[in-house]
Amino acid sequence: MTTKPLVLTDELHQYVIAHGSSPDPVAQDLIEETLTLLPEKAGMQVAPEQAGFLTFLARLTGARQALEVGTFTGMSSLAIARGLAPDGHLTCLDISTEFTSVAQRYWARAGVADRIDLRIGPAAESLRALPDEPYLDLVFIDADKPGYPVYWAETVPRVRAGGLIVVDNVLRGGRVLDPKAEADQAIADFNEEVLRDNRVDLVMLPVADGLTLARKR
Ligand SMILES: C[S@@+](CC[C@H](N)C(=O)[O-])C[C@H]1O[C@@H](n2cnc3c(N)ncnc32)[C@H](O)[C@@H]1O
Repeated sequence: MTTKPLVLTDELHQYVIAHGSSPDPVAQDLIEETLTLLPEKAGMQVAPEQAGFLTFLARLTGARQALEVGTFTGMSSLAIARGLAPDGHLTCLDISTEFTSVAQRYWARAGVADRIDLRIGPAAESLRALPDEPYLDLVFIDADKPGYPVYWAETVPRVRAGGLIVVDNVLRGGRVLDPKAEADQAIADFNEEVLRDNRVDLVMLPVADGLTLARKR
């Protein structure tokens, strides 16, 4: 019995994707177009197994009201939108019209555009403009790393009891162990802060670059 995660070789990673998270043709085209249009930024996109996991979580929680902080070209939002209840709604926050114009095309192609509301601007401001009540079922945080504490602070009170917050890149490629860059230090500090937050129960999972799942008490 092994007690720590396997090191994922490329071959094993492909096996994981093939056995539960294979992108459909729309998501596959989105992966390829992002790589072609934005080769240096394509690594920001969630991995296929994370996309599969987000769809699964949206279904598992029966999410009707979801929020994403950091949309980029739309991989994670597409995944969340596809897992929403039929009358579900996803609010997407991003600062870039360039990136999200790609997302909008793929939402339309996947037939989920009518359930997504995109708000362009600094996420902290967009968050403060959201209803001031605990109405959210599912939140995915994946924008600029120094912004995470503010996104957390603005999000937690807006999540209903039993609702879920999913936070990406909490391992920073392992650099949280010895953070030198500002973004790595920000995440290391964030991880300590949320661990002490008694409004949530949480678990950190070594999925892709690390995911924290927090359930509001
Ligand atoms: C890691 S990417 C998101 C990837 C996306 N979840 C996906 O799966 O494709 C981070 C995104 O955060 C956005 N961003 C950066 N700073 C921001 C800010 N202050 N407010 C809102 N969005 C911001 C960037 O434009 C970028 O699209």
